[in-house]
Amino acid sequence: MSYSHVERATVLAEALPYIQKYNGKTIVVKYGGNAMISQELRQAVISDIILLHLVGIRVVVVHGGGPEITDMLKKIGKESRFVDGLRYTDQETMEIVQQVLCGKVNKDLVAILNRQGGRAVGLCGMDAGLFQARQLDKKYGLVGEITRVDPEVVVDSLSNGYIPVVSTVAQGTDGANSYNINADTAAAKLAVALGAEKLLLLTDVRGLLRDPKDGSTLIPTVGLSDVPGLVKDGVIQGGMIPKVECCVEAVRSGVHNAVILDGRIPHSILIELLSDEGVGTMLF
Ligand SMILES: Nc1ncnc2c1ncn2[C@@H]1O[C@H](COP(=O)(O)OP(=O)(O)O)[C@@H](O)[C@H]1O
Ligand SMILES: CC(=O)N[C@@H](CCC(=O)OP(=O)(O)O)C(=O)O
Repeated sequence: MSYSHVERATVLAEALPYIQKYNGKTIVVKYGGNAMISQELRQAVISDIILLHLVGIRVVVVHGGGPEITDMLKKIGKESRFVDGLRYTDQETMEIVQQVLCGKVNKDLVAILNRQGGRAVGLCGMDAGLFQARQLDKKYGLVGEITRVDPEVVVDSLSNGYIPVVSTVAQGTDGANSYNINADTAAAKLAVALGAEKLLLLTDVRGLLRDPKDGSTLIPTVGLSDVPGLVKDGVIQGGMIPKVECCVEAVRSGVHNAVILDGRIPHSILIELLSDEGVGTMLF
């Protein structure tokens, strides 16, 4: 598909009011799943993040890495087990989670951002008490429930012109040193603590679908009061339940809106933030 000069200029001009709207505001991007594994999509996400940073948006990246943890566990002969969508985390699994999230995935993202001209700094939830947690429930092992967020290290990084890239291993405040936290949950908590304008959750579906098997049934906007009915009707189910719950909690606690976005669409972040066209499902 080729575009005329006028069409290209129109798209660029369309971005101006959005750049003005979000300039100086904080946007938290949760990045995980398929969009992180494919090299091409990763490239598009990274360049979007750098562009947002360069136009004066305070962008914070919170990353997942579930598939990478599962792969590493497989390499040491350990099968992954999920309870209510959360990884059952024994001591050995916790060590792998920490190595993969704080070591491999975090540093790879920082390196790619910096190679493309960004100024990224990698943090984990244990740095400067960013995420503090206690055991959520024995049935999940070393999965944490965040009890406190101290966002100062993230705020300082933003103020110094860095792009903070955060992995979701939390500091334990009870028996354990560290806890495994679901990345959507951690991103929502951080968005609230930062007083973020928006929370973007990148995933591997178009957004919330009326029929999960039919990508053309996207629900573009959902008000908080619509959520109980959508759960009751079985529209919000499976992996979408915790995701929507995170968005609801974030919006209830002051984040203006949360968007579940398709990370498989190249540049979905830019389309969502800087154009008249919304993609994904916005909860407000
Ligand atoms: N109504 C729905 N619309 C879209 N996806 C749904 C819906 N209900 C359940 N799902 C499931 O939720 C999944 C997304 O949640 P999850 O796998 O936890 O995402 P991620 O790994 O990106 O955090 C989708 O891949 C889909 O299988
Ligand atoms: C408790 C729990 O389940 N933690 C997740 C943390 C990573 C994550 O959430 O990654 P994605 O966003 O890519 O799924 C896990 O161990 O897989």
